[in-house]
Amino acid sequence: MLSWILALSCDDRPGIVAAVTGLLRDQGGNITEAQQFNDAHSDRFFMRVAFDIADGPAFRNAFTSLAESFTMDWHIRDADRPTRTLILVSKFDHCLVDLLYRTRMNELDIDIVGIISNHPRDAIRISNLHGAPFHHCPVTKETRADQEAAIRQIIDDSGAELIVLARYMQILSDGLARDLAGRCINIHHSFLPGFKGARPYHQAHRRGVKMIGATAHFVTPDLDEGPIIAQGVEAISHADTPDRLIAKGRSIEQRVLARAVKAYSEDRVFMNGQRTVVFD
Ligand SMILES: Nc1nc2c(c(=O)[nH]1)N[C@@H](CN(C=O)c1ccc(C(=O)N[C@@H](CCC(=O)O)C(=O)O)cc1)CN2
Repeated sequence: MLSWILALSCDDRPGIVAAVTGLLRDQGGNITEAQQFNDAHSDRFFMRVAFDIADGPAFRNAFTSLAESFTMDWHIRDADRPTRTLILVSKFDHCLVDLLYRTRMNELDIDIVGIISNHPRDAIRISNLHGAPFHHCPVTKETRADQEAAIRQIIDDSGAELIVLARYMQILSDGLARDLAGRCINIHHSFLPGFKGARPYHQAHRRGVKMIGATAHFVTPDLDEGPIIAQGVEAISHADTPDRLIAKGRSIEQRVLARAVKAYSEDRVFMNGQRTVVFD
């Protein structure tokens, strides 16, 4: 028996859970974990089922007609296959090094299929990328379209399923952001919706806040407006300079991004309009 994940969403109505679990039973499946949520606000139903079954592809075929009858958005994935992940980074490499380490320690079930930076390899002061190909994709306002074409080619060639902006400080065009909808996660170094845009720690210092934070969100054409997946905060004091806030912020960004990538790679994250559903 192999382990599989079924993730689905559809307009809510009676009988969805019974239909799904009934088919799993009829197909010889054994549920090992299940979560569901009905959002009364959007009237959308969300469900994640982990199950063991002898023939996953056969179940996928059998599930297709049921999914059509409920007009579901759904997918079934081999639970033991790591999520192919491409990481984009600019000058600050603390989130990249953290993702590499957590992956090496099997905390994250991802396969890092490439690293893209708009800065050259020697600007990334990480000696060991654990075999992940490095791609230098410099960009200026004049070359943004060509640079994004190169990024699209690397996404296609690497078979990346998830794109992570791990402190990548370039704004993706509306077209690229739209084409990566639901599979591109950014770590923003503030507790959104506060302090959007560049230099949020300086904004925080200027405002005199007593907490700072970080936000992992899906990337959309609207800067820092995408559906939020995970957030974290930490108390600060009047004595913290902007540089001290930047230093304190690094560990918050690392843990919040890792939490979002882990949840995504385990099919626990669902887009729900401008919001998300995230199953623990
Ligand atoms: N389409 C989107 N692209 C990106 C998003 C997003 O939400 N939607 N998030 C950013 C990350 N980010 C904050 O988290 C951010 C990055 C860059 C800037 C910015 O003003 N960049 C300037 C250039 C800065 C430089 O060259 O150092 C620019 O691109 O003109 C603001 C916020 C990643 N992309």
